Amino acid sequence: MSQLLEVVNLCKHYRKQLGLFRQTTIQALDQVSFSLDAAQTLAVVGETGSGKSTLAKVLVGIEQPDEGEIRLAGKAVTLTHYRKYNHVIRYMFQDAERALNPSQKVGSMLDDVLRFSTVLDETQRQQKILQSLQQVGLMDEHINFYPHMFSAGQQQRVALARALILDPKILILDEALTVLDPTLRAQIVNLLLELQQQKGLSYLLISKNLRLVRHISDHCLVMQHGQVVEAGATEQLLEQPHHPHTRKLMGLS
Ligand SMILES: Nc1ncnc2c1ncn2[C@@H]1O[C@H](COP(=O)(O)OP(=O)(O)OP(=O)(O)O)[C@@H](O)[C@H]1O
Repeated sequence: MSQLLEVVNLCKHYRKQLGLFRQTTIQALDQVSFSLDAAQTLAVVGETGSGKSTLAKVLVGIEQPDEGEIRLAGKAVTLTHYRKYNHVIRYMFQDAERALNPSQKVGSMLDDVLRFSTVLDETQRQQKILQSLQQVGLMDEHINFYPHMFSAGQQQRVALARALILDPKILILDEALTVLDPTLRAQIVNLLLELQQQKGLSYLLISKNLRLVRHISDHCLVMQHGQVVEAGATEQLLEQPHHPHTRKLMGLS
């Protein structure tokens, strides 16, 4: 049986201007391969600039890869059917406060997602919006709130509702929990784990917080200079790190 997500030899480079006439090439992703099963969490760790966010952007279609293949349930995906595939993989951004439009009420924000990506009528969309708010522990009346009326933890819940409203199979959490204090982070982590159990969601967790990685991920990829330098079951990888870069991230060298 095929895995939910398979990534094969993904490559992505950027050109960076050096002064007026010189350019350099940055290989942000270099032959990256991995797979992710349903209801599993894969952590991606690595120092700044190792390619983690580029990987996330390529997976959700914000950036296009130079080479390689992304397969969902065995089928190769291309950006030409992005609308169809943006239901399956959703991205939760680093900073919920900045990711939410300050001048738009939550209900209208969620409605935009549904209007862009589904054929639901107004009543169905309204129902779906209320359902999404409830599933992240928010109330019906929050539909009329602006982002600044929420606490940091509630803003994270709104961002989560927006990410989940299309019933994705995979959610990418790109340092999404970093800005929260430990108590709020624990609440959101518990909510994510509950949702994973209830809905069989898979997470791709991009994080520098190795305690969090150990707590919630099943498998782990370690990236350096766009390459996967070590991969394996999280517990084992963090117990017995082999690659010098993994050891450095763990503060062991
Ligand atoms: N739009 C871009 N144009 C040029 N270079 C880019 C662009 N986006 C990323 N890069 C470069 O690609 C490399 C990988 O960046 P990326 O943001 O994926 O790393 P990261 O591991 O997510 O870092 P961080 O932990 O700081 O978020 C870096 O060298 C970065 O400078």
